[in-house]
Amino acid sequence: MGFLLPNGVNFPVIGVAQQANWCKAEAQHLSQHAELDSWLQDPQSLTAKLKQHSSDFQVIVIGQQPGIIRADEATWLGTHLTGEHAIIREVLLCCDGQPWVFARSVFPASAMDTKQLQLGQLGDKPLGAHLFAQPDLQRSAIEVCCFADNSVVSDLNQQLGFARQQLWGRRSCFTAAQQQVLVAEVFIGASIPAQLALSASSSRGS
Ligand SMILES: C=C(O[C@@H]1C=C(C(=O)O)C=C[C@H]1O)C(=O)O
Repeated sequence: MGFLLPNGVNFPVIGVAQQANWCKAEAQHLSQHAELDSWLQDPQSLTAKLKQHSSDFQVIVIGQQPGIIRADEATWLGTHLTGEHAIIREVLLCCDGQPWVFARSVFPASAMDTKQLQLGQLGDKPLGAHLFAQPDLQRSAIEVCCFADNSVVSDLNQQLGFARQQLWGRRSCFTAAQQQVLVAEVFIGASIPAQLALSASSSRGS
């Protein structure tokens, strides 16, 4: 039995207005927790990693359609796209029926027509399976962001039945077949990084 998306989770989860402070994940202490840092900085496919941590991996698509991209996203995909429509895909990645990751991927509409990437046929197949199969795949440096417990991502976490808490995410830009796909992944719910973040913030009393 997989995870069922509760009513009230509307697309897009992240709008153009929400604040998010993404910063480069240099080799520094990010979250003050070594294991959480290693999840944030792991260059392998997150799909592949989650499959290693579960016997039943599932992608639940919250939505994939044209939408207005954020200015901080347009800095990766081209500032001419600021305020313009691009394709937005938001999903939950679930392990053994529990949500582990909220992911928001953004790419220009032109990427939908690129046959090598088949982004229009993704459905509930993981984007990573398509990207990491590309022979010319390149990945940018990873950025990280700590979402406050009053962020829309923490709202989502609570809607999914988990704590209102600080959550950590990572973001990188994939380039393949002359197209760019910006992928942001926030560790939520039952994920090891979310549990580590919860225990760290409760031990700080914050
Ligand atoms: C980029 C990857 O693809 C994963 C799958 C996603 C999807 O299906 O939308 C989104 C984010 C990723 O965690 C990956 O596996 O690393």
